[in-house]
Amino acid sequence: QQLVVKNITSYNQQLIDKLNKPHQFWQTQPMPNINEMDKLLPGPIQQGVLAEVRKDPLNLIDKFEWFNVDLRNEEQAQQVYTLLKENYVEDDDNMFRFDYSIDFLRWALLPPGQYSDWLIGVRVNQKLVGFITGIPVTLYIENEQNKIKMTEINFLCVHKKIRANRLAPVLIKEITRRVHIKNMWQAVYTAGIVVPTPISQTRYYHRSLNAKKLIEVGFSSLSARQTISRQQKLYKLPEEPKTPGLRPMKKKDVAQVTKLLNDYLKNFKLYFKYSEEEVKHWFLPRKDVISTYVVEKEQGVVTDFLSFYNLPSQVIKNPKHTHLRAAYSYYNVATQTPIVQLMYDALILAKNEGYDVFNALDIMDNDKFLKELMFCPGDGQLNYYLYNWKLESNMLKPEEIGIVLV
Ligand SMILES: CNCCCN(C)c1ncc(F)c(N2CC(C(=O)NCc3cnc4ccccn34)C2)n1
Repeated sequence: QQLVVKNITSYNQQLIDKLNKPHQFWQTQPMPNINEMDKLLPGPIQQGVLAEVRKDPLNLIDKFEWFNVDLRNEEQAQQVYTLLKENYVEDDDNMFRFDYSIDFLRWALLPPGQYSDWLIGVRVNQKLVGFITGIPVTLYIENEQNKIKMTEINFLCVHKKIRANRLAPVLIKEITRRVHIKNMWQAVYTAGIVVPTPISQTRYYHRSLNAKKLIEVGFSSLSARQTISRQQKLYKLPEEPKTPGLRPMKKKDVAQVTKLLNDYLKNFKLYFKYSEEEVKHWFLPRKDVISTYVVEKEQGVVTDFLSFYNLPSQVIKNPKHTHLRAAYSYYNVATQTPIVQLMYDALILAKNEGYDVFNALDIMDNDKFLKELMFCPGDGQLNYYLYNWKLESNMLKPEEIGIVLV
């Protein structure tokens, strides 16, 4: 009886704290907040001092221990996969949960130049209960001059059974410390939730590829006048892509794809510059992870390319389906082929690869094809964040964003 009362009291107290001081942790971080927005000068909010960075890991509560995850090790990769599969991001109605595969995680988290202590796990009795990751990136912010080496943060996850232990802020502080030790002072990340303070608020759009399944899993719903067969006709696609010379990317295309990509991305206010090594890693096709197709004209000239990544969602409770197969638009560069035609071919290719839905954010030039190709706006908002950096402009429009985080 006593214990129950104690737990309810502490839980209620946490709710009261949340209401009184929302984002308690984020108010302590170098992020622009609404009222001081105009006082801050563009650039770093806090100047980092390398000599002052704590050399040892932050303290953890009893029985919890830090653990550098080696994703190349099958057993450790399995532990990360299972933690995310069971405890990572869900939609608001808890109908779907991301099911990132091991091959996908190795693609996303083992890029060129990765640091072995930036894949951070927390274990209790050898069981993984917490995770957070960083990868090194060079981000261009608002112009060619602001070329900042920083970290891209992702996969923050705490096991459902040990939430409200304030472990997430400790994971964030620890990876911040390990980034500071490398003399890097900024970070970029995205999240479906709003915490202080987004630099851009983007929206997901969805293009149905398998209307019947989307209705069966509850991703789409039928209004009174709609029927499944009418939906299937509406979203029907040709068997084969239209663009002549469209084919899967190969190693020999790396130099041309690198040029096309870097020239395209400099149009935006937030973008990465890719070496050929990085293009090999991020764009060469990997089965069930990343698909990239190039348009090759005469004499082997590549004029366009499209790419999408595979991120299935577990359908949490459904008698008929265990997974929703979703393709997510990655980077698409159209210099000769009309962007609408290139993306129409992307839909056909994704449908033929077995996807149920094709997702895209309203970033880059995506709004040029979203409506025409019958994408529908989703309920999912994706917020972009920059840690310890004040922009010249308070917010960026989605079409000014040139980076996709998986
Ligand atoms: C760096 N990491 C950010 C990317 C993680 N990504 C892909 C993500 N972050 C927040 C979202 F809001 C979101 N959405 C895709 C849209 C969608 O499909 N919504 C229905 C749905 C199906 N499955 C799931 C699983 C979780 C959440 C919503 N789900 C909304 N995607």
